Parts: sequence; structure tokens; C-alpha cells
Amino acid sequence: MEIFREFTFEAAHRLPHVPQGHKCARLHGHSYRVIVHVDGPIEPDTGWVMDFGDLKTAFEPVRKQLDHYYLNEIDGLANPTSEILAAWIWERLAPGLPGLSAVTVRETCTSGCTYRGR
Ligand SMILES: Nc1nc2c(c(=O)[nH]1)N=C([C@H](O)[C@H](O)COP(=O)(O)OP(=O)(O)OP(=O)(O)O)CN2
Ligand SMILES: [Zn+2]
Repeated sequence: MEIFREFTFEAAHRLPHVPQGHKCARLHGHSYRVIVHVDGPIEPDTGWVMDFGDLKTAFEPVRKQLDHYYLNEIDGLANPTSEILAAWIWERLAPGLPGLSAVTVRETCTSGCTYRGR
């Protein structure tokens, strides 16, 4: 069974490697949405895979590093595409979140990516 929880944060970024004239080379911001998935068996005692509250607790330190920051200035996010951001979040969550199965990053209502450790 796979559970998920969705989080939001606000941040600014620019993409330094896009072709000349691309709109994303300019500084702009997004209301990012991040969906964290955890896969595992339903525990017979609790009836859940894990407490959604524990998922929130696990993500909060990561959210604090991103919310209302200029992403390009964060270590590892000099080129903050959705893809690189999803992998960056995964690397920080995985050690403390057994069963982590996917990290989805949505930059806009219509665009985003999902990272599953590869
Ligand atoms: N594969 C990726 N492509 C793009 C990324 C990305 O991270 N990975 N990022 C961007 C920009 O950050 C841009 O702000 C978002 O792009 P886009 O979805 O085109 O946003 P719009 O809301 O402006 O889309 P329109 O429907 O064209 O208005 C670009 N590409
Ligand atoms: Zn953008």
C-alpha cells in the first residue's frame, strides 16, 4: 500500500542553463507543491502504513530549507529544475523515511516531475 502527503512552499528561482531568451532565465517564483509517497504494509495494530503526522514531521526540516528562499543559492540547487529539486528532496528524506517511494514536485498546476530514486 502506498500513502502520500502533499506539502507547499513558496520560492524564487531562475534557470541558468536555458537557451538565450527563455523566460525561465529570468528571476521568478512558484508556489511549489511537493507530494511525498511512502510504500509499505498496513500495520495490523494501527491499520495504517505510517501516521500522516510522522510524514509531516519528516518533511518539515526540508520545507524549512526551501520556503521563501532563492533556490539557486542553496547548496546543490544552483540549477533548480523540478527534476533536480525532486532528487535533492529525495536525498534528504530517504535516510530518515523508510519506504520512501516517490517525490513529486509541481512547479505550476500543469507542470512537474516524479522521482523514484532514479
Ligand atoms: N523539464 C523541465 N522543464 C521546465 C522546467 C523544469 O523544471 N523542468 N522549469 C521551467 C520553469 O521553471 C517555468 O517557470 C515553468 O514552466 P512552464 O510549465 O512552461 O510554466 P508556465 O506556467 O509559464 O506555462 P505556460 O502554460 O506556458 O504558461 C520551464 N521548463
Ligand atoms: Zn520556474
